[in-house]
Amino acid sequence: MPGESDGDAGYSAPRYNKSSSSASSMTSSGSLCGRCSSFSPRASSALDVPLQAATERGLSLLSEKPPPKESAAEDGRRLLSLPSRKPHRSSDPAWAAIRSIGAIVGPKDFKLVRRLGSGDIGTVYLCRLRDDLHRPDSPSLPSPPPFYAMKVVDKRELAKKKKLGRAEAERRVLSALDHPFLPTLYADFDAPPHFSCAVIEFCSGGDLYSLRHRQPSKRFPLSAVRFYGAEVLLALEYLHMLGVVYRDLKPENVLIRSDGHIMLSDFDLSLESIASPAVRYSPDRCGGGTPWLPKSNESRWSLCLPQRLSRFMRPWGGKDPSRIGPDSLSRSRSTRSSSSAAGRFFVAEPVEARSCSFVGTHQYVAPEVAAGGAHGAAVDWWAFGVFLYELAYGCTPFAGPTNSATLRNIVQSPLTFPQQAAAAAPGEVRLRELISALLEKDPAARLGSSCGAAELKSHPFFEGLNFALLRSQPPPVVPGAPPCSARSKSCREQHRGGAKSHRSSFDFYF
Ligand SMILES: Nc1ncnc2c1ncn2[C@@H]1O[C@H](COP(=O)(O)OP(=O)(O)OP(=O)(O)O)[C@@H](O)[C@H]1O
Repeated sequence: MPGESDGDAGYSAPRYNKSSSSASSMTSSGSLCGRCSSFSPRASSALDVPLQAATERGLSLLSEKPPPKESAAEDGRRLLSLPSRKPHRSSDPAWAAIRSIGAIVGPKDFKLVRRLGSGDIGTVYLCRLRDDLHRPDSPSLPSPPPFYAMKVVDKRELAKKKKLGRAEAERRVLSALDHPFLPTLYADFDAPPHFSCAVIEFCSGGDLYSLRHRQPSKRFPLSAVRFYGAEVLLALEYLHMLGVVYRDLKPENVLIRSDGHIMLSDFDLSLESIASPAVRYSPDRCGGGTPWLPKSNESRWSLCLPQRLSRFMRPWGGKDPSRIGPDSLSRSRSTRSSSSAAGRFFVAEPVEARSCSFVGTHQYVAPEVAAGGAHGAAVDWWAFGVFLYELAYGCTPFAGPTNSATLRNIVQSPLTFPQQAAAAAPGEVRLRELISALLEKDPAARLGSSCGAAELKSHPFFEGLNFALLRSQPPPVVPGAPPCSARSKSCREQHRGGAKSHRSSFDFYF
C-alpha cells in the first residue's frame, strides 16, 4: 500500500504522520454532473458575502498572475504584499493595526513573543507589532496591541527537501481566504536571504485535539460535536467553492480563537483545482443517497442564484498554469452544486479535482487514497466523517497498531461504533447515520461527493441549526485572552521525542 512508512507501535503516533508524496497526478476531464442541488436557505444570509467572495477568489486564485511584490525598503529586506480584497475583514482591528504602519511591512516591524510550534514546512511564532509602531492614540486601533501568528518558512531548507511547492501552495490558498472560520493573511513578505513570512490571526485557544483531551472521557458532548462540526463544514464548503480540496482535516488543524470559534489551519497539503461554479438545469434532486432531501421543494431550495454570481458561470478560460503547484494538476472545469432556483442549480463542489498523490494523515485518509487510487474533493467528506467520529467517541474509527494496519482497516474493515453508543439518544442516532454516510468507502456514493456541503447541511443531525448565524452563537468553550496555554501539536511531538529544533536562524532577525 502507498504510504506504508514505518513500524510505529501504538495508536497515537501514526495519526501525526503526515504524508505527501507527489507520485503522479492526473487530470480529469468530463462533463458536468446534472445531479445537483442547492444551498440550504439557512446558509444564505450572513455568509453570503464570504461565499460570494469565495466564488470570485475561486476564479482568481489560480487564474491571475501573482500580485507583483514591490521592493520597498532601502535595506532590501522588506517586500510588500498586503492582501487587499478581504471584505469580511474590513473592520478587523488586528488588520487595521498592521495597515496603520503604512504600505510597507516587513520582519523588522514585528517582535517575536515566543515560538508557538513548528511543523513539516514551517515554524509559527506568536508576535506583535513593535512598540514604536503601535499607535494607541488612534481610536480605531486596538489597545493593547493585538497578537499575531507568523508562519516562517525557510525556503532554502524546503527547497532541499523538495517541499517548496507545498509552502507556495499554502501561501496562494491563504491569500485567497476571507471567511470567519479560516485564517486571514494580514501580511506576507520575504525576509532575505531565504525566509518567507506570513502573518495571520493568532488563535489563543489551542487546537481541538487538545481541547478534546480536556473533556470528560476525552469526548465532546453531542451539542459541541454539532457546533464544531457545523463550523468546520462551513469552512470546507468555502474552500471547495474556491476549488481547494483541503486534504488535511483533523482536530489538530482546527484551532480555537479567543472567542471560541474555530479556525481551520494548515493548507500545505491542499489541492488546488480550478473552480468554475456553474448553473445546471436539472430536475434531479441532489444526492441519490440522501433520502432526507426533498425531491422537489422550491421553498426549501430556493436560495436564489444571485445575479452577481451568474457572471462567473462560464467554462473556465484564461488560466495560468504557472500558478498551479506541482501537486495541483487538476484542471477541473466544473464544480458541483449547492443552490437552486426555479430548476437552476448552482454548482460549487470541485468534483473533478483529481490527484494521485498519497497525501494526508494516516487515520484520516480516505480509502481511495489508502488504496493508492486517484482522489478528489470527496476525501474531505470522508475526513469530515472521521473528524465527527473522533470528537464524539474519542478515537478514530479505523486506527490500527501501525500505519499499515490503519490503512488496511480503512480500505477493508467495516465501520463500527463503540458499544456505549448503542443505546443512543435520537441525536446520536442521527450522528451515526451522518458518519456512516460520510464513511462510505465508495467515493461516488459518499455523502457530499455529488453536491458538496449542501447535502451535509440538510442532514437531520444539523436540523434546527442556523448555519448563517453560527458565528454569533455561543461556542462550547471560550478560551479568552492569549497567550495560548494549550499544548500545541509541536509540544505533543516534543513529548514523543519528535520535536524539531526550537531555534532557527530566523530568530536572529528580531
Ligand atoms: N494561527 C495560529 N495561532 C496559534 N497557533 C498556531 C497558529 N498557526 C499555527 N499554530 C501552531 O503552530 C503549529 C505549526 O503550525 P502549522 O501546522 O501550520 O505548521 P506546518 O509546518 O504547516 O505543520 P504541518 O506539519 O502540520 O504541515 C501548529 O501545530 C499550532 O500549534
